[in-house]
Amino acid sequence: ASLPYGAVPAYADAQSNTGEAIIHADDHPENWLTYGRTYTEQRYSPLEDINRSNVGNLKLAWFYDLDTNRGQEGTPLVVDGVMYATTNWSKMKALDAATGKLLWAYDPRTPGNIADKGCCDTVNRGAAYWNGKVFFGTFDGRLIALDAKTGKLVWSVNTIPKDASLGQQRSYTVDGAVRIAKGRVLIGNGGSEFGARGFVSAYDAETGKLDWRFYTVPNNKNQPDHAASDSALMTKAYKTWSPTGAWTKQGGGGTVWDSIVYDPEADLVYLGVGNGSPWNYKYRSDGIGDNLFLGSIVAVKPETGEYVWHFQETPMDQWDYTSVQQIMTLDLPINGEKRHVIVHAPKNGFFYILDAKTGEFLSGTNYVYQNWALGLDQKTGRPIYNPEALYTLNGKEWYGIPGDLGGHNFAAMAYSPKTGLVYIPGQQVPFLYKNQVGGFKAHPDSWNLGLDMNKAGLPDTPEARTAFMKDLKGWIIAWDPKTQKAAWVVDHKGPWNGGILATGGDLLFQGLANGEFHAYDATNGADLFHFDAQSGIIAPPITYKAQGKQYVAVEVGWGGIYPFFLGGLARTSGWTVNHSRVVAFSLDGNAVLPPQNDKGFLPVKPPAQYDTKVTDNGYFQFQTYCAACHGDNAEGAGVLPDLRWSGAIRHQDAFYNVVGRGALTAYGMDRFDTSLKPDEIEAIRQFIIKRANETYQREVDARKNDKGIPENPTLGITP
Ligand SMILES: O=C(O)c1cc(C(=O)O)c2c(n1)C(=O)C(=O)c1cc(C(=O)O)[nH]c1-2
Ligand SMILES: [Ca+2]
Repeated sequence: ASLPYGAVPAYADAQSNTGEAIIHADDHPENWLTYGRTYTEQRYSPLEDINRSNVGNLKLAWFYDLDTNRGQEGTPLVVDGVMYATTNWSKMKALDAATGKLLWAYDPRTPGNIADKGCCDTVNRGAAYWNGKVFFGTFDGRLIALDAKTGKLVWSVNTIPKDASLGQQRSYTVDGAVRIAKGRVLIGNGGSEFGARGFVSAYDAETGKLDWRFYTVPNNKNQPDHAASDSALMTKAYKTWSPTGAWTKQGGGGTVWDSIVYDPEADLVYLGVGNGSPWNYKYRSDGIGDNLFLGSIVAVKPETGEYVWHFQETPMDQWDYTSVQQIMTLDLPINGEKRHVIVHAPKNGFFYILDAKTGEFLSGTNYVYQNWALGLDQKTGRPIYNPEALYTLNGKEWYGIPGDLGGHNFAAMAYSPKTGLVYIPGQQVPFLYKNQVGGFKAHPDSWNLGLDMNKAGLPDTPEARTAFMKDLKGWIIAWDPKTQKAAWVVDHKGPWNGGILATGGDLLFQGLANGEFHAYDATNGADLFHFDAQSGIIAPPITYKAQGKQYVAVEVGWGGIYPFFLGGLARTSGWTVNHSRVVAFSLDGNAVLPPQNDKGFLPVKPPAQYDTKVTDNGYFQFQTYCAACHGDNAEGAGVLPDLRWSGAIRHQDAFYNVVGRGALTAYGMDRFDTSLKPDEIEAIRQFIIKRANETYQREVDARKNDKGIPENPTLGITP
């Protein structure tokens, strides 16, 4: 809009003064300028044209089919009518937010053979916008700046220094949303399941020059890295690690793969720090020390990366209990006084309230059932361990709840200032933890947890599977931070549902693992609207206005670690195919999805013979190298090919071409001849044929419902 000469705009222009515009986001409710909409990461939009009284009439306004049928976890941004959505394989699409028409696309050509360098699908959670440029990370570790109008490359840097990888010992991938504060692009990475030493880097948004870097775990020789973290690591962190132990090679972990939050009120950047590498605390650190800053929130200064405070939620991590989950700030009355606090629901199952400026622990209560701690010390917030849960120290198996996927994972929670409730996409997915037999041994190109990967899988018996399935749960937990109690919950069919959006229309929006997109009443959870999106949804919705009209949009696309690793059991959530798209809703939409014609991976009768002498070794190799993507015990969940029905298992040469020689690297299947011998690859093939025979009839039977979805994967298992 044109202003009379000399007039001052009522709000900062989003395209030329993005920092101020984000701080005053409520002056721009039509936009969604940063990952959590505002720097508070509350994912609350004041827009209310769509509200409880009319949401029942919500209609599909447009859809845009994506060119990657894998997990979609992105939060699109909307800046003055343009939507910037990142997708799987680190691609960027700029769409007209009113029509879904593609304005431009950018493909950074991430190489396919790196999919197995990250734990959890080649996802991307989103971009950042700053003064006319959009920024995002790529799975192979680049940070890319594009001109937001044209999609032309402005600059690109490799955020992973060569020496961080220590030869091939460690692995780094980037899938988290980048953030921007005070002209600096902040980016982390993942890799702790393989071997990694976590760090966050800050780049100048204009030039791409590195401003500072903060490592989250010590240098293995306690030497300076010439990084912002040097003093905190050398004076505080190093002494909480054993000077020997596998961390000195594997890196110790602590990857910041999701949450990096700037808080303008405290003028601090909060880093959510991940799990230990390897997971096994005994092998990692000789069973000694708290291992700072694993499982912590660390606060640093935005200009320099200088350490300010930390709070460790999970000392002695051995459960993959990352603290990377979304860090939200809000103002809360505590003992009659208004406090600016961080509220946090990390994987470990406790809901923490911390003073944002100092990190002081104010309170903490479990938001889901958990069995690893007897509670928190109410003064310090330190967990009081259940000795049975310390499996690396006591040498026993541990059936942990939460398991490695946490009571809450990357799916974003939301807060409504109108209800005062935090809405957590909570879940329960147990995990069986047991030490790796014979001490720690690292395998290149595979997860290196220091755990028994055979035990991490489930036996194929009806008892084991039925019991485990009973423990799979998912909810919206409407959490009252004032009382530290759930006000109410919405029960879902299973875990791994999408993030949540709260709006001024007293609504919550959430996509579910079963492929439905829902609107709920934010005051009581009543289900007010649902739409069949034809694929599981794991991403969080956003809302915005374009040409004066309110839209709600979400990326659709089943994937991420839950279906990858749990395989067949993840199908109990109700969907088995991935059809990835962006969908947008409005009150007067009239778009219609084409009828669904894909039924997922249908069983094909396998070869009848296999060599039982090698199938046990094949199981071990499969669980070590293949299961994390193709599913526990060789049962797929509908995203990547289900190997039991693959043509490639029918011939030794064909299988070797794919697994050994990399015939499908362009599609994300790396070659494994550097880590597996030909007879090991053949053992894997024999094992898959065995599993195909064992499960063929049951899969045929399981598809006899109208959607062709195996609702009960135990159907037909004979004890
Ligand atoms: O330790 C790590 O470095 C790391 C990285 C990532 C990632 O980069 O996505 C995940 C995890 N851990 C993790 O523990 C986890 O549960 C997880 C789920 C997902 C996902 O996108 O589905 N990523 C990750
Ligand atoms: Ca992890």
